[in-house]
Amino acid sequence: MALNLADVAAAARRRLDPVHWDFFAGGAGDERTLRANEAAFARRFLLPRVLRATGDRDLRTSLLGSQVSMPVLVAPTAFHRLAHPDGEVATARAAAGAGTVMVVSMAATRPVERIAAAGGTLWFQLYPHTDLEFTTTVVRRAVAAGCRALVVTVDSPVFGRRERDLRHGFVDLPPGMVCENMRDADGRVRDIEMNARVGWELVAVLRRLTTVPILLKGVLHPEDARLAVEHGVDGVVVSNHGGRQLDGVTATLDALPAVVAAVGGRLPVLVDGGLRRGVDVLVALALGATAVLVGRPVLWGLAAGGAAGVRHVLDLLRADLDRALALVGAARPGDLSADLVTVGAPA
Ligand SMILES: Cc1cc2nc3c(=O)[nH]c(=O)nc-3n(C[C@H](O)[C@H](O)[C@H](O)COP(=O)(O)O)c2cc1C
Ligand SMILES: O=C(O)C(=O)c1ccccc1
Repeated sequence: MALNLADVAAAARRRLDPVHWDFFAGGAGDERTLRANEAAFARRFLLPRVLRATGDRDLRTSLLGSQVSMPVLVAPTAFHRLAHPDGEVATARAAAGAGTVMVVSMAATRPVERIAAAGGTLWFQLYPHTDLEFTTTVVRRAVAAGCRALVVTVDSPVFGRRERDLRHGFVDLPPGMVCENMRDADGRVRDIEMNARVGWELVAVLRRLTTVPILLKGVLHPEDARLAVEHGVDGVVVSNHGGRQLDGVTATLDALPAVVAAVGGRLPVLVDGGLRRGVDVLVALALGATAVLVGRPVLWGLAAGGAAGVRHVLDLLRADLDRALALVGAARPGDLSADLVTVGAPA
């Protein structure tokens, strides 16, 4: 049995086609940012409080109208059928069982209606396409299927350069797999488009399309966090796309405090990138995140054991976070504060 997420990753690696392992595991350029995300957590140490009589911990969190059993969500990741034949349906079943939100990628390989049939709370991730009519079709479909928020990825005006994929010549899904939610009004499957022409007017455009909460994913600069508040978005996700877009971008944990300060409590601030332990979740929450998302660990669980594998990953993180909370003297995520975190040399 896998004792931690590194064990799950090792099991996934044994099962996956090396080309697909590299697609999931890899990052842009020299992968400095990919490594920096995890390294940033390794530099943080804790200064626990004692005799806090926490009793049983309560990990429940409310996020933009969605209730979660813990502040750990499933990040949107492409192509789950490369990891397991059930694809996103298995991931959704696990997220539902664990009582958390799955953010369905626009590049999902199962139809959002079938993913929704798994029963849990879904949010939908959107790459803002230049074709507004197409964007409208996709958003309406996702919301009709039951998705409760829109997570708009804003760190991808162009595709990052992923050299592992270039070396393998991995460019497209195998025959029989498509991005099922990329169908236009005529039923044709469109390609995912990266849009370098879109600006802040996007927020108002999306607001007119839907009433569900809108989050911007990929905010790192505090000035953009301020602009996000000004434009009336409902939440931001501090993310560098798991180091897959611009190599050399700061670790997300290092960007988090300034974004939290800029937002000043006006919106929930989520963060993803490099979280592999409950303590990592605790550190992110202590530095001001409302919740975190995990990307690759979910894919490793899916490859290693389908829905049960993903569930195991989420359960490991929950147990680990619960224990860490008790050991720093916090009864609930809201009791955490930045004074519990110090910076030191990585162990
Ligand atoms: C294989 C893979 C595919 C991804 N696909 C998407 C995507 O379709 N849309 C998106 O907004 N982010 C995508 N991401 C980024 C994740 O949402 C998330 O930001 C990142 O994986 C978090 O870092 P972690 O993997 O270290 O947890 C992808 C990441 C990976 C690893
Ligand atoms: O966003 C990604 O990281 C990603 O890998 C991807 C791949 C194909 C389509 C959309 C996203």
